[in-house]
Amino acid sequence: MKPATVMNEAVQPAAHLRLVSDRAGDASGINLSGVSKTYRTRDGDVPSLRPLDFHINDGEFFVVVGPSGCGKSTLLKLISGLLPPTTGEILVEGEKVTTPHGNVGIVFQNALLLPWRNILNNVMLPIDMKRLARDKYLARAKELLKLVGLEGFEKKLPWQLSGGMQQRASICRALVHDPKIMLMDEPFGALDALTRERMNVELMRIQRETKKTVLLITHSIPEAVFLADRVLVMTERPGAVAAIYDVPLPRPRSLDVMADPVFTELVQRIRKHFFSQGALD
Ligand SMILES: Nc1ncnc2c1ncn2[C@@H]1O[C@H](COP(=O)(O)OP(=O)(O)OP(=O)(O)O)[C@@H](O)[C@H]1O
Repeated sequence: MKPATVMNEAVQPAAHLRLVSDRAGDASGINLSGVSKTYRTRDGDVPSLRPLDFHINDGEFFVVVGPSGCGKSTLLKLISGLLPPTTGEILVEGEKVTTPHGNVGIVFQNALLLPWRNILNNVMLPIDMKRLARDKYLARAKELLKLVGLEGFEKKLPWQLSGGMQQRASICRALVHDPKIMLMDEPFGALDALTRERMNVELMRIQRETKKTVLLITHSIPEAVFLADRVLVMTERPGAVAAIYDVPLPRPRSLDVMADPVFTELVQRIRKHFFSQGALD
């Protein structure tokens, strides 16, 4: 087992905020080896990610934080197969990612629900697009809506729901085809602070109940520490792994955990990575 990369010696974590090792070679979860990305544009090359090597365990809640433009969304697009890497290899559940695949569900910052489809039919969208048997998935869609507290809203149109409710529906849409992995790009960035906290608690519950592997991107360090089993801190563009922190806080977690000294110390520790790069959240 090799230690995670630490780019910045000045921010070595304290002993109990240990860097945890990768589990490269494990066929379950997500494995990246030597994965980099350079966008080729008419104005020249834009190196966005330096070679990345890390492993996300099956069932893990893995959160990525990093400065704006460091390549976080690019990383997510590579893992989902929407973009090819320039170098390296990504394995999802032991399978090399070469094209968009059914192993992931994606949640974006905005719910992106289709305004003319009711909530149930928005959740069913991936099933319709993949031309899967509707009747096989309808019960699951309703079950998911119940899980996120949207029972009774199936026939409503998106505009009849609050932003937080719409985002919950988009989480159901990402889960309806039962992917092993949920990729979330700033999923609550557009919500007010109180709703965002509630959604974080809710998301942890959903992850516990569905046992999904989650890779979530956020600009908020407290949100990252609150949610994660491990937090990956990225450097400025082209993004590299600055450090990976274990979050040794027991689960289930409530918002009270934010007053725990382990929580505050870890937030401070991670924030130090960004002191020289400007504010992050
Ligand atoms: N299609 C593209 N063509 C050229 N450059 C791109 C393209 N997409 C992204 N980039 C560049 O790659 C870098 C990383 O972009 P990316 O969106 O992955 O960063 P990010 O960390 O998600 O940013 P933010 O936190 O602001 O959302 C940026 O400099 C961006 O301008």
